[in-house]
Amino acid sequence: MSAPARTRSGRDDASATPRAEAGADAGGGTPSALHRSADSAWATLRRGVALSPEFTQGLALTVVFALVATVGKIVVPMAVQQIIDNGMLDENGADLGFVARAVAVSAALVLVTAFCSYAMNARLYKATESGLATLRRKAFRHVHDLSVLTQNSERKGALVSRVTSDVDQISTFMQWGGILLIISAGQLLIATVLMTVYSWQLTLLVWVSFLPLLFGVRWLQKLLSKAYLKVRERTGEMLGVIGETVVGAAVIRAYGTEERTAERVDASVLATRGAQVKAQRLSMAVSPFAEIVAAFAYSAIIVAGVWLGIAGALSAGELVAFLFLVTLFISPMMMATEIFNEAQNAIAGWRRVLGVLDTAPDIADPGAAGRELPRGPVSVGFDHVSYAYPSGPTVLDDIDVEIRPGLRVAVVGETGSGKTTFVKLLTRLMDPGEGAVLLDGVDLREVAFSSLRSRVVMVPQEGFLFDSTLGDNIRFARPEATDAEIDAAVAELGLGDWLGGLAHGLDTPVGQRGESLSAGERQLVALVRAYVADPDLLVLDEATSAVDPATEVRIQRALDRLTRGRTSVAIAHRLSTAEAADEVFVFDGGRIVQRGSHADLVKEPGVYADLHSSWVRSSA
Ligand SMILES: Nc1ncnc2c1ncn2[C@@H]1O[C@H](COP(=O)(O)OP(=O)(O)OP(=O)(O)O)[C@@H](O)[C@H]1O
Repeated sequence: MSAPARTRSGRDDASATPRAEAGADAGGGTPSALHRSADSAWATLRRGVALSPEFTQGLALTVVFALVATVGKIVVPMAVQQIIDNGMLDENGADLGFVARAVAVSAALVLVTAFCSYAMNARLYKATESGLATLRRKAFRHVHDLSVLTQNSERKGALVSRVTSDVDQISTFMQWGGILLIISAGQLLIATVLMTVYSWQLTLLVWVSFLPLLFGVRWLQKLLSKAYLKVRERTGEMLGVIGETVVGAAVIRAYGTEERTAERVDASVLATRGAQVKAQRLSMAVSPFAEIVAAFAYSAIIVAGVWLGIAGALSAGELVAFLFLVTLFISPMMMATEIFNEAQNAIAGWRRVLGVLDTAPDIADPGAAGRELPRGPVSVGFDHVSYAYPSGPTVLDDIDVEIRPGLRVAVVGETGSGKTTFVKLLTRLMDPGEGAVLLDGVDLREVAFSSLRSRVVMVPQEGFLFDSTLGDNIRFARPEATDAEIDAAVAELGLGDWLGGLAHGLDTPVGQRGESLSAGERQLVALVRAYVADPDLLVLDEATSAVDPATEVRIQRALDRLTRGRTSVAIAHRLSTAEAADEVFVFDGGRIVQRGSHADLVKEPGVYADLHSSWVRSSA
């Protein structure tokens, strides 16, 4: 029977893992908030398999095919023995009819074996891929359910790798390792039984000769596993360095550090090459080592077999068949250690995927019990709200404010004063440690997500644009919006001249992350998108990037129309936004230290007056 067609070299698992390592190695040092599964290997395997029922669906029939295919392997040695002893060397002379019949029966059995082998592989791949797809979907959805805080605690690459390369690690084992374990055990057993039927003395010799091979290969595998761990680390470092270099290309060019950067990349590439060469060299040693041991064992068996033959204890056919069976005996021996390694890899992969699934989302949708808020102008309340990031100091301290429906509020303050934290709590990206955030008097924690997301829209500083057209990006807020509706929204925001000036209008491709557009244009798209979503509460984190005066005017006009008739809270970085607001909240050290209209605040000495004078200075 042929083993499932999958490469089993160390290179395979080494190339699957660097993506995981790359994510884990690159970037800063925030500790992960994701759960670490501490289950035993067996419990992990059981839970992992149970997560995707497809793995075990129809497994019984697959095992039957596998066993038939395995038993079929003894057809050829037995046929050879029968043909030599009863067809060629029969005491009544050669019996060609017997040979023909034996060949025909063997051919038929080999065909059945081949079919079973094919059926086993096909079923195994289908079951495995279906199981892995389910696992990926479950893990991916769960990643989306996790709070932004949890997601941010894990480097993005590492989080992605939990859904991609960690699942790949499982796939290698599931596609051949698990079933091969059964097949190998069966093959070892069948070969041993049949060999014993032919000659128990030679069978004993086989076991004694090959046991050292088993231990030797195990020892080599341990060395290999260390060598490939190094390869994964080096590759991870290399990907980290290269990734950073590509992302930071503009800064590298600006400071003219191309040479130094190239040296860093070269060093990591060479380190990876060194580790790969070392590991491959070791990997290449396994096979010659096994061949040498096998050659010695074969010689011993042939000498002992001939000796037994002369003594009349073994026929010529039995000796030849025995040698075939020895080949059948060696392959499971060689594979046992590899299967063991793959099982370890799969368990490590499952642990990481289970770690994601075991992490409970700390911002939970109240679901069916959640309250639906009726549409219309909304009031906002912060009822003695305090907040501290995990294992950090208090960053919002007893915030107690009311925002009337339809009011435009500008939030201002020095960097680090708590403005972003305030709006994150307002949009329920996080829940307060103390107190409650209220919408129309209802605690946000009691509002159904569907209602919350339709009533509250947040426009971040850099609204993410997908690599598609302008129209598709605007429609992201409401997929059913027609081109005519989008055109109308653009016109209502006073942006018709801008859209009209684009050669392809709504069909303009925006490029990756919207990089084919200018920073100002990206902001305009984000504003139209928010307008199309038509929220009752608009939360804005004003972009800080400088734009040309014409775009500035457009943004201001669009903002004015977008916020008209809605409650809005904007983190203001521009004087004009603060001036246009009905009320300004001034943050300092996690507290609201001043509030009132721009006209009033600018007159009283304090944080706002200082901020105002610095705005005036910078725009002068
Ligand atoms: N994810 C986080 N984990 C830990 N501490 C955080 C996190 N985000 C913000 N902080 C801390 O909370 C405090 C308030 O940060 P916040 O982002 O709310 O300030 P901000 O006023 O919006 O600043 P900026 O104007 O620079 O955006 C800061 O001291 C900051 O270091």
